[in-house]
Amino acid sequence: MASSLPREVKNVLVCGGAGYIGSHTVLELTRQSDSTVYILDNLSTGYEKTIPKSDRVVFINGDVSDVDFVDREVFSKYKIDAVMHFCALIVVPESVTNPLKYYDNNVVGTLRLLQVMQKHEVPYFIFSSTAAVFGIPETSPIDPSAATVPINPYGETKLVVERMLRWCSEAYGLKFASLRYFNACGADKEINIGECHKPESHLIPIILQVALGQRENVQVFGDDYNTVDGTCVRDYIHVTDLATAHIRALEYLAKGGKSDVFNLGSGLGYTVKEVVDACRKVTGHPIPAVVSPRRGGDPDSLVAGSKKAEEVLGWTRKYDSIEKIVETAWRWHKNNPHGFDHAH
Ligand SMILES: NC(=O)c1ccc[n+]([C@@H]2O[C@H](COP(=O)([O-])OP(=O)(O)OC[C@H]3O[C@@H](n4cnc5c(N)ncnc54)[C@H](O)[C@@H]3O)[C@@H](O)[C@H]2O)c1
Ligand SMILES: O=c1ccn([C@@H]2O[C@H](COP(=O)(O)OP(=O)(O)O[C@H]3O[C@H](CO)[C@H](O)[C@H](O)[C@H]3O)[C@@H](O)[C@H]2O)c(=O)[nH]1
Repeated sequence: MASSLPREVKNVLVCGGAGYIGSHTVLELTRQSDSTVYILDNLSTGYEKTIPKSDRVVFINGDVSDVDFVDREVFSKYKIDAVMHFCALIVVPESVTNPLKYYDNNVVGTLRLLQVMQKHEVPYFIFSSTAAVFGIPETSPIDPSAATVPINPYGETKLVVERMLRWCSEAYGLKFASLRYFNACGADKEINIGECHKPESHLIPIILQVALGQRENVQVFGDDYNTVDGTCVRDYIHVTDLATAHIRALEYLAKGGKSDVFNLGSGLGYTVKEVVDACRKVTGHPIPAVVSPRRGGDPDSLVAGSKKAEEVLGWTRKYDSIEKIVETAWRWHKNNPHGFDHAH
């Protein structure tokens, strides 16, 4: 298909491109652009099986924080025009018990990557940020300009990078977009890639594991929140729509747009119980749910105000209902009940 990216963006480096959101973005880059895609990933939580077999996709197995390796094997070898950076450790409770591990990978790793990029004068950087930068928000939907007060080290590491990017932009002219995803979910509707975190902590895959007979029930963490049915409200956004937002953001920067932060969500909030119901409908399985104590650090409600991304980036979503999103996730989980372990 004709590229939506300006012609000068020939080579895009996707760091963390073997992970869940990164692999879907690699796929969309092969579909929606003519660029060559370089993937840098240490496979710590990603899977080589996600990487498309294509002349336009090159995989480099390595760590973003290994400056010499990244300089030699990536930026000196290929003329990279833009970087999309998905690498991170993402388990919130682990970040609370081991914050230095998170600062090391998420902050120091990104700093090292930016240093090599600066040396090679790479102009564009798209960063995977998160709704966790907001902590417990005071407004809903959350505007990107809302106060950022993270309540765990994971969110804090992402905010540190967002701030670092602002200063790099002022000092070195780096053009960046920080994309704050809300709850990423779903799977590509055609290709055999999907969500496979180990251990899995995310709601939708856990519910679908019940439908697969791998768990007896889903625990609903708390039903005394200040929401319609007492369970937490989240904004579930399809991973392919997130992937497309990265391409829109790069297009925007390459056409002269100014560095900025954007929220990416659907603008719709669903309670945990509503998500369980949607999964029951899609799978036809009764999916027993057991109310359990609250999980630490869960805000009542997180719903994205994504107008800015729509208006400034021209971002549109293909998936507008939780059922449609769950259908894509269910297709992946049914075909790959053990994730990538036995996937072809
Ligand atoms: N999954 C969500 O709901 C969600 C929500 C908001 C933000 N995010 C952010 O999106 C990004 C991707 O998340 P995901 O769910 O795809 O996670 P993931 O674990 O599937 O992907 C991360 C990828 O980065 C790689 N990686 C990690 N550290 C690395 C390093 N030092 N060097 C090289 N490769 C490294 C991993 O091997 C993996 O392939 C993360 O930055 C995360 O913080 C995710
Ligand atoms: O077994 C479970 C798992 C989750 N939940 C609930 O379901 C909701 C969604 O939980 P997830 O763990 O799927 O997602 P989070 O909202 O906690 O976090 C996700 O979105 C955040 C941004 O909002 C961060 O970026 C984070 O990395 C990403 O995992 C929460 O209310 C959680 O308490 C349950 O009730 N039972």
